[in-house]
Amino acid sequence: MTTLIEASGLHTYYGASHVLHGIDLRIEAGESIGLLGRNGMGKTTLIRTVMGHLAPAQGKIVIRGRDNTRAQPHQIARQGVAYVPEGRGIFPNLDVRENLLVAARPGYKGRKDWTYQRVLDTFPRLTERLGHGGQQLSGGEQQMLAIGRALMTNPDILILDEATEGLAPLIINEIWRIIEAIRDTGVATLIVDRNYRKVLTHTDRCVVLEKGKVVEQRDSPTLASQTELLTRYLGV
Ligand SMILES: Nc1ncnc2c1ncn2[C@@H]1O[C@H](COP(=O)(O)OP(=O)(O)OP(=O)(O)O)[C@@H](O)[C@H]1O
Repeated sequence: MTTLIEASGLHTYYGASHVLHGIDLRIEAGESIGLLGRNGMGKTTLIRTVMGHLAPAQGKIVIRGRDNTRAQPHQIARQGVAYVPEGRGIFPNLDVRENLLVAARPGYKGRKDWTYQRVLDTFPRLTERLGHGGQQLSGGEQQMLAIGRALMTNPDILILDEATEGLAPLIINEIWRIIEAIRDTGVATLIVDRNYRKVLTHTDRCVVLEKGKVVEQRDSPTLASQTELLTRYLGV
């Protein structure tokens, strides 16, 4: 396997508040990873550190063998790491088609797997809304558009933070179907979601954070059967 991202010994602060306490995270090409942990344990902070939105005080971030510890978010993105943050980030004044086309670019080493048509085929609901402005879409459609925009950058990994937050059950199922379809194409995924059962179902491996440290790391099917661990770390 080829290692896509290797973060080691990450320490991240917000001012004086020490949030990540020496985190190691390794993601192989094509692998699907879930990041679990109760609220405030550092999941979003870890993602934002890997993406270059927060600078770690200590530690290293290596992408495909190259040091990216001090890289800016756009430099990380150009290496095939696509991030769909909590709260989306689409252009409200552009329609669906424009939102997708404006995001289009080849991936790492010119990879062009995701055409406009292929993205639309993955999101039938967006196809029905092509001429609608971003602000006219429902929350679920906006989320789909945000994921579609990320795919238009031909990523090697898609990072999804709370992609189903606040959505209706039918739409949530549709988002999980899409995540699974993307996983099947060989794009790696890193997923944070409140529904830990869904995360365990749709990933190969899960990493559990507690107070900014990795406290467990197991194959998802194994972890799914460890109710005592899930109770201890997720309070379920
Ligand atoms: N911008 C910020 N400034 C200061 N502290 C922050 C900031 N963002 C997060 N924190 C704190 O950092 C800690 C980790 O937060 P983080 O958002 O990474 O957790 P999380 O595991 O993603 O949980 P959640 O699901 O609640 O977002 C929490 O104690 C939080 O209060």
